[in-house]
Amino acid sequence: MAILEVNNASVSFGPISNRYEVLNDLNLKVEENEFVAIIGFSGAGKSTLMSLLAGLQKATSGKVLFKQKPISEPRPDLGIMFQNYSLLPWLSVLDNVKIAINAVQPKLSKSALDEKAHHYVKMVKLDHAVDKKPQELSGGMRQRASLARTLSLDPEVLLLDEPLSALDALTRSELQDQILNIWEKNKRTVVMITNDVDEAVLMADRIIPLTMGPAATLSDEFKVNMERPRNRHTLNDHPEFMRLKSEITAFMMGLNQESKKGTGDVIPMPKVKPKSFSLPVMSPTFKQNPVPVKNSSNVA
Ligand SMILES: Nc1ncnc2c1ncn2[C@@H]1O[C@H](COP(=O)(O)OP(=O)(O)OP(=O)(O)O)[C@@H](O)[C@H]1O
Repeated sequence: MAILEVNNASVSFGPISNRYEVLNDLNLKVEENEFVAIIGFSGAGKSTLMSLLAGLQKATSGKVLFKQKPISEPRPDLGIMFQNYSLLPWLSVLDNVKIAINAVQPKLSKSALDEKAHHYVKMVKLDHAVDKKPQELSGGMRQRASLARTLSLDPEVLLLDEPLSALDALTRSELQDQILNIWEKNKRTVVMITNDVDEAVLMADRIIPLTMGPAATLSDEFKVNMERPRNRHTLNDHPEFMRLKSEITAFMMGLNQESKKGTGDVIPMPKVKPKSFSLPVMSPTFKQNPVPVKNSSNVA
C-alpha cells in the first residue's frame, strides 16, 4: 500500500487573471521503504513538488495523501531537507540539530538530547564544527548540517531536495552511502530530487523524470533493476547501469529539445505589410558631400 500518494495534483500561483501553472496533473505512488528519485531541470518545479509532498504547499487541485489521509500541514514524520539549507543563523550546528530533535521529542533529557544531536552531527562528519554558526560554514558543510537536522527527526519519509548538490565528489559519495545506509537499516521511505543521473541510478529503485515547466508533470518511470548493495566502483561497467544512464540522459535531452520548440530561437514576425515604400532620390551634391545626420542615440 502506498505510504505517499499524489492524485491528479496541480499547483498554480498568481491571481486568476494571470495564473502561472507550475505543476500539472501529477500522479505518484510511493510504496513503504521505497527509494524514489525525481529528476528534472532547473526551474521545472522540483522544489514545489517537494513542498507539496511535505504539506508546505497546498495543491490547487487534486490530492496528496500520507497513509491514505490528506496532508494538510507539515508533519514530523515527513522530514524535508531543503536545497537552501534553511539553518537558523544564530544557532551553532549542534544547536540547529538539537532544536529540531526537541521539537519532536520535547521530553528527552538534556544528556540524551546532547548525545542524539552529536550522533547525527558525527554521521555527516561535522563533529569538528559543532560550535560553528551557519555563516562560518562552507556550502557543503551547511548542506551536511541540514541533512543531520532532517535525519535527527527520524522521519518515516525522507524528502530530500537536491541534498548533495553543493558537495565535492568525495563527500558526495560518502553521504550517498550514509543516506543509503539509513534507508536500508532503518526501513525508511525516501523521495530524493537530483539532477545527477548517475546518483539517481546508484541510489534509487525508480527514477521519475519531471518534464520541463511551466505545467510540468511526471513522466513514465525508469525502474532500476540492479541488485543491492550497488558497488559504485564497478557501476560504470554494469550493463544495466550503462543502459539506464544512456536511456535517461537521452530522454532528458529530448525533454529539453521539446521545450525549446517554438520558443526563443525564432521570433515570429507580425503579419503586416508597409503601405508604400520608396527611396528618396538623392541630389548629386548630397552624394558628393553628405551632411552628417545627427542620431539622438549617439549625441553626447
Ligand atoms: N510561491 C511562488 N509564487 C510564484 N511562483 C513560484 C512560487 N514558487 C515557485 N514558483 C515558480 O515556480 C517555478 C518552479 O520553481 P521551483 O523552485 O519549484 O523549481 P525547481 O525545479 O526546484 O528549480 P531549481 O532547480 O532551480 O531550484 C519557477 O518558475 C518559480 O518562479
